[in-house]
Amino acid sequence: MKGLISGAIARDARRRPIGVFDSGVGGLTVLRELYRQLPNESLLYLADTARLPYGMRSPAEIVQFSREILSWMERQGVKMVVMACNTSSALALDVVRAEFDLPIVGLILPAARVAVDRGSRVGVIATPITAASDAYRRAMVEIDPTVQVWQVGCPEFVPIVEQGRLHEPDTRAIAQQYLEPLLEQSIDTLVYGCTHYPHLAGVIEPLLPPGVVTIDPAAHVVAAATQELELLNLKHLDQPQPTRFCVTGEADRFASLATRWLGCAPLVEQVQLLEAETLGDYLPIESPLSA
Ligand SMILES: N[C@@H](CCC(=O)O)C(=O)O
Repeated sequence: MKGLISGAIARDARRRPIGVFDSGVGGLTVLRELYRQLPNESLLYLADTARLPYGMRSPAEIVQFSREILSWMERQGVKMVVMACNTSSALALDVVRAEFDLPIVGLILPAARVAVDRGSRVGVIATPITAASDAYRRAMVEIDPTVQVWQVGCPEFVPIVEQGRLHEPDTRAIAQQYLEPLLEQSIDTLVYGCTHYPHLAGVIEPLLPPGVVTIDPAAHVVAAATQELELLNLKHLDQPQPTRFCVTGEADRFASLATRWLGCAPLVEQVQLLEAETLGDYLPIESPLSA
């Protein structure tokens, strides 16, 4: 009898969704890889659009946002959380891992492993706060002390992606300006250190000299998540539920932007991250992009 009950509990645990979060549409680059590598998993995607861009926040705010998101994910019954946001992975992963009883997978280490494997002069483009945290350089040097790493903060890229300005003429000039200090160092590898940036690959890649390899961490974070699911015996093997898309900002705005990358219009719910009783202490922070 006991065996039957624990078998049912394990089946139920495997059926639960994987929570995936980012500040906006950047995490869709990770979602796309989850569909490709883990087609049987049900997914819950949260975009904290009311508070983006994360890259201009303070480290303390990023930690607080991650805590709020993890608590909300826990209440939704997820079995694992994939941080589809480098900024949260760089600033908050260790804190939330210590505070929550959930497997949490971050982007930096899986991407750093691949970067040192592929190159010896590595450029990282990231949000200003991720670049300032030095998380990518520290992770790579720990694996291979001989690797050389240059990190550049690119404050304009997330607003460009979130406002759908990918093909405007100054986008190329802005990209060129961000890449210049890296190209001056003759990098052989470029890491997209923000999940929004692979959406700009069409602008960035033509600016790179031949031979420079680009690394999109999405494939590697999903490989790390797969390993963890297998280790914990949490991999789901039957049909998944449709993906649930949630945002903290305007649902319609996210839906129309996300359609471009998902190939169809998602059904998007607006959610409140905090429970009603804690809302009294909550000061919503306006996104500079919502004006
Ligand atoms: N997707 C982003 C967060 C971007 C932002 O809101 O600044 C990251 O990977 O860091």
